[in-house]
Amino acid sequence: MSLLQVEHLTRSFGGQPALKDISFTVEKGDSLGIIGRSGAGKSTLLRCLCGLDRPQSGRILLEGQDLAVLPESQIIPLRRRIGLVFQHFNLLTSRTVADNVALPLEIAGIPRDQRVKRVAELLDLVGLADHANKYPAMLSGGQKQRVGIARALAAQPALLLCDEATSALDPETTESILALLNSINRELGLTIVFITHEMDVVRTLAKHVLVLDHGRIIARGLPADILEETSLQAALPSNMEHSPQEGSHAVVRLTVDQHLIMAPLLQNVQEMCQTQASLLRVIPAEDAEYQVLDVLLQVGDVSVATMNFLQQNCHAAEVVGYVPAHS
Ligand SMILES: Nc1ncnc2c1ncn2[C@@H]1O[C@H](COP(=O)(O)OP(=O)(O)OP(=O)(O)O)[C@@H](O)[C@H]1O
Repeated sequence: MSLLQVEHLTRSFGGQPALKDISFTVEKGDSLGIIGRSGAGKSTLLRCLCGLDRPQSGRILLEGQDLAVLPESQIIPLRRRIGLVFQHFNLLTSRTVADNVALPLEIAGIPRDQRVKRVAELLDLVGLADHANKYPAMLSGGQKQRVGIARALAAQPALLLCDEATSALDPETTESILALLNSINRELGLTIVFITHEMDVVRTLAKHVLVLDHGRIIARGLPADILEETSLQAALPSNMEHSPQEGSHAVVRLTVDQHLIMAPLLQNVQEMCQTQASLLRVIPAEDAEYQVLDVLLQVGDVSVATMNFLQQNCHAAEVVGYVPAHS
C-alpha cells in the first residue's frame, strides 16, 4: 500500500476549478516535489493533503484512511501523522525554541519528561541544541526554519509537507535547510511532499516531480527529465501552435555539439590572427533575457589584434587569466 494515494481530486472556488481530477501516489521514503506557476493549484493541493481544506470529490488516502471524507473529530488524529513546514515558519513568538518544538507533543498529551527528552533529541537533530531557551525573535531566518522543522517532526509524523519552506531564505541558508531536509528524507527515511516554485529546490530535494498547470497535472517523472522539459517549455515562443497554419514556419529543436557552434569562430581566430585557439568551456547563460553564451577560449597569442578581432566578433572579450600552453 502506498503511504499517500490521491485519487481524482477536484476542488473549485465559486465555480472556478482550482484542482481538476488530480491523481498520484507517494511511496514511503519518497520525496515528491510539486511545481507549477502562480495560481496552478499547489497551495490548494497542499491544504487538501493536510486536511485543512476539503476537496469536492476524490479520495486522499493517508495510510489507508481517507482525509477527504473523515469527520473532523477523526481527522485530528490523522493530521498528527502529518508534519507541516511553512514558508514563514509560523512560530509562537511568546514561546522559547524548546516550547515551540514541544507544542505538538503537549497537544498530543505526551507527559512532560518524555517531551523534554524528545525536544532535546529534535534540537540536536536540527543543530539548535544551544538555542533551546532563546525566543524566535533572537534567531536568524534559517534557525527559525530549523525550529519549524523540529516542531514538524516532533510527533513522529509519517509524512512531512513543506509549503515553500525555503522561499523566505537567502541562497546560502536555503542550501543548509535543503541539506537538512535531504538528510531527514534519505537518512531517517521520512516521506516528504513539498511545493516550490524554485527549480534548484526540486533539483536538490526531489526524487519525483509533479507539474501542475491550471489545476491539472501536466507532467510527472524524474527531476532531470521534468526540469529539461520545463526549461524547453519556457523557451518556446508564446505564439507557437502545435499544427502548421497557412504560411507558418516550423520551430525546430536541435541538439547541437557546442564545438560545432564555435567551430567557425575558432577557425577565423586562427586564420585572421595567426594564433592557436581552442574551446575550454561553454557556460549556459544565467540570464535568458539576453540569449548569450559565456565561452572560455584558450588563446595562444592575445595580441592587441587578436583582442580587437574577438571584441568585434563577440559581445565582449576580456582576458580573465592564463593556463599552461599544454593544458
Ligand atoms: N480560498 C480561495 N478562494 C477563492 N479562490 C481561491 C482560494 N484559494 C485558491 N483560490 C484560487 O485557486 C487557484 C489556485 O490557487 P493556489 O493558491 O492553489 O495556486 P498556487 O499554485 O499555490 O499559486 P501561488 O504559487 O501563487 O501560491 C487560483 O486561481 C486561486 O485564485
